[in-house]
Amino acid sequence: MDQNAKKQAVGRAAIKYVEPDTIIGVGTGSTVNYFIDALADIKHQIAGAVSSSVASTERLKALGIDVFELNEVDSLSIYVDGADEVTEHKHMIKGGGAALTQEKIVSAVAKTFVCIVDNSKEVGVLGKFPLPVEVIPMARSYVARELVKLGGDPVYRDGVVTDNGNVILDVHNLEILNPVELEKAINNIPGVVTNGIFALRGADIVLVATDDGVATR
Ligand SMILES: O=C(CO)[C@H](O)[C@H](O)COP(=O)(O)O
Repeated sequence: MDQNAKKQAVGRAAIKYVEPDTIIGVGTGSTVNYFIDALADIKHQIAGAVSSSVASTERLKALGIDVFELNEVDSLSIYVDGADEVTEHKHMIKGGGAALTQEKIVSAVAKTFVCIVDNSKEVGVLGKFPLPVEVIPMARSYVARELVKLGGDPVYRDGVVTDNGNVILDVHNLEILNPVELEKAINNIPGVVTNGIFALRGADIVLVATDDGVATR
């Protein structure tokens, strides 16, 4: 099975976690796009969605699904999103699509985080995928120097402006042995908006598409 077929399979598999008559959180990326497409088939059974990006909002609306602002809702039953890397502890690196800040906020509100990936994303230790860090533009050079002190090699993602008007530094060559501590340490650098380690609040359920079908971790 090729990677796109796996993404489609796992996107569809997440539908069974959607609770009727609730508002659900929706992430960003090519895997989630398959989830959104499958969601369209049951759109009359849900109360609507909160999205983590302009791109997902547009896709949801185009399929006739109501999209709410996060400030309009008190709770989300689930949050469904992809990841760039995920470990057996359900810690993740996210933000390949530059939507990490909204993803962290929307997932924090949800009762259950369902992570959907193909098996190429499963790793023993996080860090091979460059860690995205969203930074206030004026703090870019300072934050980069601080990230070097933490052992990484930050690279400015040229030409990318996040939905919040900020920039992204992708931190290479990190071996993230303690994701919770590194997530906190990077978030403590003035000028950092969010970093792409999702360990303080990891996933609750990880669905992994393999050649043999979709496994639940
Ligand atoms: O964190 C993300 C976007 O910010 C995505 O979930 C992550 O990059 C995975 O994307 P894809 O499903 O396209 O492989």
